[in-house]
Amino acid sequence: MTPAARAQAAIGILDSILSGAAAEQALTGWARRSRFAGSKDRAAVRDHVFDILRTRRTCAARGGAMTGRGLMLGALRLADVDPDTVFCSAPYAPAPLSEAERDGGRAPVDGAESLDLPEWLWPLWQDRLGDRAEDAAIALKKRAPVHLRVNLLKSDPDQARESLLQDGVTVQAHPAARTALLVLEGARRIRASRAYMSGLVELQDAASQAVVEALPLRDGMRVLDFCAGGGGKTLALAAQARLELFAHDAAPRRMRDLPERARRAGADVTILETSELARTGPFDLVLCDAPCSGSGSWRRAPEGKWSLTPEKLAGLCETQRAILKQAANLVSPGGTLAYATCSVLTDENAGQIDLFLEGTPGWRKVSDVSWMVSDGTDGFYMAHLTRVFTGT
Ligand SMILES: C[S@@+](CC[C@H](N)C(=O)[O-])C[C@H]1O[C@@H](n2cnc3c(N)ncnc32)[C@H](O)[C@@H]1O
Repeated sequence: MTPAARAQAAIGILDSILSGAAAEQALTGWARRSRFAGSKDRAAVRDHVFDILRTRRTCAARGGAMTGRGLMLGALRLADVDPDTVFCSAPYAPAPLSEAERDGGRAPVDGAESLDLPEWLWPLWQDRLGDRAEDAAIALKKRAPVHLRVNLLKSDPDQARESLLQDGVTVQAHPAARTALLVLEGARRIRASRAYMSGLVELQDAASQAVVEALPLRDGMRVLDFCAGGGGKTLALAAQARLELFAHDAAPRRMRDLPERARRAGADVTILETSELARTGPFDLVLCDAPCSGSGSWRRAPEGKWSLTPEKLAGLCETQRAILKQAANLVSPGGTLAYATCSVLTDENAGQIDLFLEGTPGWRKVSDVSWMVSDGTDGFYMAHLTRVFTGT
């Protein structure tokens, strides 16, 4: 595909997303209908779509319209590419610009628009993040770096780095966690690399790794990953110590790939249904990687930034409160309840912990820590709470 044909494909996909389609589904649907597109074409179209979603308001302002064409036009103007080289009469290219399109477009207004946040969120964002509000919003406009986790059950950082290098993937250690590697070159070769296929490394943001590394884990502990999802943190837990490890999720289908991923990683994990939790507990440590706005990971999933509403945020906070309450009942006396989100909003983080401690006697906070998206990882929060030993 020519660059212009890739742009036209991205315009169609953006139009579907603006009409309500999920980005991944719109991309997959296009790829299925476009057998002629090679892997480089698919990657380039995907990059267009996600780059534009991260900076949607700026692109719309520059391009003069919140449409696929407007967004692409704005993105080209933003990147200092002459739009007439893309919107032209070549086969499969977007149709040439109209006079109105040529004359349209403006600089984004300072504040929510130029920072690419929804208008309603910006005051709340400033209130919660204070002097870090602008840096965090700016960081979310850029592509996320690619991080790998070295699976200590099968490898060590030096061996993993060497193996990746042989397959054209260059990495360097990331300071957030001892297992974390930052990919410098060859990100598109990772999935075909021997290190990835044989389970020496997993794709995982460095802050997610740091969350697990900070847990007070010892050999022999019974540990429950209460919101396991695809199992990213479950597998990281398995590599930290010899644990009796359990995974649970309210939506069990989200864990469907976990048995195969665990096998590849050499990890031993027992999956629990909700009905099995009480009789299998209590656990020495329960990790709640709670569902959240994802505001710390909007670089990877920029759609979330535009679909969040005050009502959805309130609903998420309610779910988080319910999860903390439910998970707390599964922790043994003297044990640890670890609560984490990939959000940078205090409502979902320290605010939840304060509410929990106010309403639940017998618990105290041991520590809490935040990772900021402007510091080179996803934005994350984690608190460790302990159940005060009552002697009963
Ligand atoms: C942030 S994701 C977990 C990501 C996962 N830990 C990982 O590292 O890949 C949150 C998960 O919580 C699950 N969830 C939502 N409500 C829940 C509840 N009440 N109890 C347990 N899990 C819940 C969701 O299905 C979702 O998979």
